[in-house]
Amino acid sequence: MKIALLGYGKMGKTIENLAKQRGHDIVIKTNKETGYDISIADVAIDFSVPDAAFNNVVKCFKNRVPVVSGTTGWLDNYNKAVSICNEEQGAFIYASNFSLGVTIFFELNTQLAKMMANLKDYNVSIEEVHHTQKLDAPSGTAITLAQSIINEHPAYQKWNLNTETAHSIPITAKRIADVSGKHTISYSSPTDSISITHNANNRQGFAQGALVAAEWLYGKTGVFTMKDVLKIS
Ligand SMILES: NC(=O)c1ccc[n+]([C@@H]2O[C@H](COP(=O)([O-])OP(=O)(O)OC[C@H]3O[C@@H](n4cnc5c(N)ncnc54)[C@H](O)[C@@H]3O)[C@@H](O)[C@H]2O)c1
Ligand SMILES: O=C(O)C1=N[C@H](C(=O)O)CCC1
Repeated sequence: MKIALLGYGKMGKTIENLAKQRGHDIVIKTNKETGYDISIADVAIDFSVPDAAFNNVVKCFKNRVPVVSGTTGWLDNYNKAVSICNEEQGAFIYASNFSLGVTIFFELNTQLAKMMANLKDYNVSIEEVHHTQKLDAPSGTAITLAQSIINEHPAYQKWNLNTETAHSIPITAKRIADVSGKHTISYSSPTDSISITHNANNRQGFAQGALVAAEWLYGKTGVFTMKDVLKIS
């Protein structure tokens, strides 16, 4: 496939290397909103910055270029992007975390929240740890995890960053040099605790998942998730 990399930072470069190994051509790599013709690409992969992602994906929809976006911190505009994608008959996959392991971890989190829903002695909390260059907090992954718990567990209605309030899931965000991404969900009672953790050893897993998604999306129309790509029901 001819791939456009919208965002050529840490992730763009990791995806470039892996894409070439998988036999793809990189026809655009950019750190800007303008100055290229997106229509020459078969598929676009956006790992840019929160302020740029919406415009980047909309440009792809309007040019009928399927687009995979992993940029976090712009989800206030996600529903608007979905509407434009559907109007323009575009193709779109967004994931706060493209790692195949995290896609499974998201399912474990949902199942665990269901099992804990009636156990009133346990309080849930989320911790995320990332490298010090990360622009957004909490991570997109932590927000996805929190939202799934809120959907399944009647005791929780919202999440809070670094503070504890009633009916809220406390998320702690830590920034430590060179950490690719670590997420832990803990349920603690006065007598014991249960935790599940996903740790990204490097950025390869995010790049692999984004490329698997891009390969799957090519030739399709519509809005999909990684559950569709990996056939998780
Ligand atoms: N979903 C996932 O699996 C996943 C994994 C890793 C990172 N991320 C997210 O992806 C994003 C990028 O991460 P990164 O580590 O590569 O960051 P980075 O800062 O290394 O790279 C982002 C790049 O985007 C460029 N950019 C700025 N404006 C742009 C525009 N208008 N169009 C295109 N590019 C533009 C910047 O110059 C920079 O080079 C972040 O939001 C991060 O949270 C998601
Ligand atoms: O490095 C980052 O930035 C990451 N961002 C995503 C998030 O916010 O959840 C995924 C993990 C890496």
